Amino acid sequence: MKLLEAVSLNKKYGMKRGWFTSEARSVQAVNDVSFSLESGETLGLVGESGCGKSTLARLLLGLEKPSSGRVLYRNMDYTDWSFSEMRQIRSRMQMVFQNSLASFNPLFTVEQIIGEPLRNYGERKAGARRILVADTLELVGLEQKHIHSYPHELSGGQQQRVGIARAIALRPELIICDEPFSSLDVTLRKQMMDLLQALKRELGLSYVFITHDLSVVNRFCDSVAVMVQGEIVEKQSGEGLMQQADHPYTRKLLSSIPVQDPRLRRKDREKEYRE
Ligand SMILES: Nc1ncnc2c1ncn2[C@@H]1O[C@H](COP(=O)(O)OP(=O)(O)OP(=O)(O)O)[C@@H](O)[C@H]1O
Repeated sequence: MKLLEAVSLNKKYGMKRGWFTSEARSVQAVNDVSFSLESGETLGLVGESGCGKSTLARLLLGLEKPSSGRVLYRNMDYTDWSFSEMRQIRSRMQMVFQNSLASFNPLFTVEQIIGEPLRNYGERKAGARRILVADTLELVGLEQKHIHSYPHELSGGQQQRVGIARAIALRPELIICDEPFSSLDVTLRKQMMDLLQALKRELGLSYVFITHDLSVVNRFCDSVAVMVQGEIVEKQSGEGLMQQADHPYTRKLLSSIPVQDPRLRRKDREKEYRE
């Protein structure tokens, strides 16, 4: 079953004349992007800074309208839906941000942050909300004592866990993660990826996982799409990409992944020297 579909999506931003530019310009942030995501699938979207990943995420979430093209959720075309019409699917489609702390209300406790989407989408009884928040906290591996903490009192890893908890509070079907762990160190990043995998199994989630780091996605994603200047230039399985990347940009990305095994590292250096 197709959960999400993008059909020939385009997004062009007009840039007005400024102090340092004499002509009005436009930027084609997303260029003829098409893909579909099956229920239960994890799609990685990889590309360097400025290639249009976050713009594509905003189009998929209905936070911005495309210049042309369509977006469909379970075959429902929501491209032209208003903000209030989007409520029908917003509870099923949630987002985890790169910097969760910046997306939290600093005056809210963890309980209020995780409880906010529940309150907005219909769980009016405070008691029932408290139980759901406690369950969700446990699912993301946070202790119950953190329920009354404020975001600034938590570590970076704990803040990202609260961000994930907020995203899963409504038990959505799809989560769009925009560089969710790029500010964390390698060990924490690994723990978070494991957490997302466990949640996928437990809650039957699907993910669109946006990153600039190809090494993050090759084990985690069922398929990986590589974006260059707004366009998807290559899409295949994570493993397929590691073995046989077709596009030169993907090969460049792959060559920048550090090789752990020293024998393979030496082989790589020898190959580079011969070339
Ligand atoms: N609101 C906007 N108005 C004008 N141009 C924009 C706007 N949002 C994004 N852009 C431009 O669109 C292009 C793609 O930006 P986007 O933020 O989607 O890239 P990205 O791949 O997510 O980058 P990063 O990884 O650095 O966040 C960039 O050239 C950016 O300057």
